Amino acid sequence: MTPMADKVTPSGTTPPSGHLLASLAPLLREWLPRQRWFAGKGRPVTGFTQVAATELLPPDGRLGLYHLLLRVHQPPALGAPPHPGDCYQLVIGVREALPPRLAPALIGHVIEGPLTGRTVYDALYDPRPADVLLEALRTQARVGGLRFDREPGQEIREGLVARLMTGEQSNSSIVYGDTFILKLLRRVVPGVNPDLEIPRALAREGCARVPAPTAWLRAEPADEPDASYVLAVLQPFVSGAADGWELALRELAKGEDFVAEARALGRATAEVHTALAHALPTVTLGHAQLRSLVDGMTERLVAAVQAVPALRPYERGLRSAFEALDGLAAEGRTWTAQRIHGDLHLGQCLRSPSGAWSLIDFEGEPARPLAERRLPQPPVRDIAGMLRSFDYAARSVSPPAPGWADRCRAAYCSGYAEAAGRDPRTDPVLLRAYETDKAVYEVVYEARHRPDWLPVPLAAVRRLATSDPTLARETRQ
Ligand SMILES: Nc1ncnc2c1ncn2[C@@H]1O[C@H](COP(=O)(O)OP(=O)(O)O)[C@@H](O)[C@H]1O
Ligand SMILES: O=P(O)(O)O[C@H]1O[C@H](CO)[C@@H](O[C@H]2O[C@H](CO)[C@@H](O)[C@H](O)[C@H]2O)[C@H](O)[C@H]1O
Repeated sequence: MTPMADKVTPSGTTPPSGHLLASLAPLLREWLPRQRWFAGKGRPVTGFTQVAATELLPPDGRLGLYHLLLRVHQPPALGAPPHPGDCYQLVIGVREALPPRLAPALIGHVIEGPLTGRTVYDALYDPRPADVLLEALRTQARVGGLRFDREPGQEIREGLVARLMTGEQSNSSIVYGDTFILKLLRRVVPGVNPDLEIPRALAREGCARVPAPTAWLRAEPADEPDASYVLAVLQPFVSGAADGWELALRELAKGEDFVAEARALGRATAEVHTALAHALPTVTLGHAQLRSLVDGMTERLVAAVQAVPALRPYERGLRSAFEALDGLAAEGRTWTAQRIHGDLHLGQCLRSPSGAWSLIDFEGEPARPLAERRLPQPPVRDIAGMLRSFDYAARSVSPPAPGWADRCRAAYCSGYAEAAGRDPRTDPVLLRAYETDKAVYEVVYEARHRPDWLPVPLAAVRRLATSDPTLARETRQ
């Protein structure tokens, strides 16, 4: 294995506050907003505060390496309250010059401060720094405020070759030799992160539908004595897997149905929900709790209408979906809530070459506060996410495939009912409210990240704003 490992453990000095920033700030101001994972797009970056900086390799050799947690200051989004700024995780490489293979990783050439004359880059693109991270996890290193931990009894083999995954992601992932995948969270908040908490709980429960975490990285910054940030999770890589989104598009392109896979996905979702209901606490939602969920949906709708004015004509109709749910609760209906996936869609489902489905990415909707993402929720929220995803797939081909989404949605609900013993379509008011909440989220997400996709959730908004809840039964086979 790389000799870098020897260098990781004794290093970890904290550069004086502001030392690195003097060199990096002018470059990061330009570079950060161009990153797919940067959540504050569309608002200028006005400054930075260093939350933690850890030297992994000193910059005096061929390669220097820093781990940074940086709070990025920006004016608040339209209608949002003032905010101290999001905290981002960066792993910064420092070289005299960047070899051509690392050109896509370039952050810039430093012209100020202590690193003047050096080239800085996103080190996750570089296999050598990626080795440093894996070796630190393997050896359970303590580096400054960084804590590299491994699940007891889990081994990490040496000599695995690292490659950064390319593609649309909210975070950044490195694959090691087709054996492990390390997901580095980009926007981080202190507290228990469901992307580690839930897969660990499922592993303890013996649920094989979710890859079990092998190791993870946390930060306990010296300046924030009570704060612990989950920064990265290492888990087994499902080699040769295709995600549900790719598979669905492939079948659509061939003019084929996706009904059998949709049914299998429904079963997989139900198995994960059943295991989670055993592994972590459940609660009963009466009118007061339901009211607070409905209030949350309504507040998100109001904020979404402000952020995306194209929603305004539908606001009244969308609200009616939430009011109908509140009405049922007022009549005395109760629901069981439990921990769920929180952002389930076809891209979060992996099919192994043997045909088995796994669910990944339990972080929840990245834009929601952590405390909210960890609350027990009605499991129908995940189901609504998947139903939306079949609709997305069918609308992403031209011309849209008539009936394709409806057949998948029905098969998914049937598969879920077979494994869970309850059919989500028997509660159409709840399902419509959650589908509406999801479609509103998607409108904001697309407006911020992929404006060309906005018509897809807007089409659902039009349908949901005008549909009678009982029509949700149309998805029944
Ligand atoms: N255990 C795994 N095995 C194989 N591929 C994986 C695994 N976990 C994630 N991936 C791949 O990495 C991609 C991004 O992972 P994900 O957890 O969804 O990150 P993000 O939150 O950044 O979107 C997935 O779409 C999938 O292609
Ligand atoms: O991948 P993430 O977990 O970060 O989720 C975010 O990005 C998703 C898109 O990549 C987004 O999902 C939406 O688009 C999908 C097709 O690309 C579709 O299958 C989903 O149904 C739709 O919600 C997701 O909402 C967002 O949180």
